[in-house]
Amino acid sequence: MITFENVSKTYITQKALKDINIELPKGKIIGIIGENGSGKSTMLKLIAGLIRPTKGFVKVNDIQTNRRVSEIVTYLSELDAYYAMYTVKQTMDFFATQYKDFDLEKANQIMKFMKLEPSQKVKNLSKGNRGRLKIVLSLARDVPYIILDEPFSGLDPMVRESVVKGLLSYIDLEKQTVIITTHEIQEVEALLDMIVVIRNGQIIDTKSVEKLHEQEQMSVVEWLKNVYENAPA
Ligand SMILES: Nc1ncnc2c1ncn2[C@@H]1O[C@H](COP(=O)(O)OP(=O)(O)OP(=O)(O)O)[C@@H](O)[C@H]1O
Repeated sequence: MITFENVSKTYITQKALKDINIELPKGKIIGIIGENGSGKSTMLKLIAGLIRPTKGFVKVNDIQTNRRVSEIVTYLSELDAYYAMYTVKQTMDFFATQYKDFDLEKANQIMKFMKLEPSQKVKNLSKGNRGRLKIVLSLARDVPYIILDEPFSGLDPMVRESVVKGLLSYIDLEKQTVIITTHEIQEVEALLDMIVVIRNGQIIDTKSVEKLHEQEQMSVVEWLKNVYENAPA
């Protein structure tokens, strides 16, 4: 379980998160949804231990997030941070040397599913294919927490839905929990168990997607419209 206890984060003068309290359960795929600048990436970076809260605590499996969580958390960043001169295969091999939980066989499977060419150099990959490589590298780690910041943003809308569905087969929800931010809500709706809505650094609502579909017979997009209409700006 991931816990935010009275968490605030201020970057110099910019308040990104304001007194957040939430528990994110294990074994679920949880979407953090919100407008640009609402604080989504900040939440993910705090979980991954890349930044520290200004106030409060973030805990992953009761471990306060700091460097140690890199062993149990994989983080797909919005940014590309790979060696341009490496090929796809060399990049995967390099990751295998950096993380003892990196499953090279699984990486190869996902790489094939993503239709990536192992001999292609990273610098020659299209933006979409760099996005695919990031997904390969994140999902190939055998860790309990997978944190994905905008993983589908560079993907062609035509393939996005099939990629999203295919990815499910590489996630083991018996052992893994996925936290994802995305603006492509419709495409990931089938994937999500729970939604957390964030606005201006505060959580304004949470919802079980199953309950939403079964009890309220509403899509996530319809529900979000209601949430935004009724929330203070
Ligand atoms: N390193 C930083 N230094 C200063 N301000 C920052 C920094 N990172 C984020 N911010 C600010 O904190 C706020 C929240 O940013 P964050 O990146 O968490 O939002 P987001 O919801 O992920 O946005 P987007 O959907 O555009 O990626 C924004 O106002 C942003 O400008």
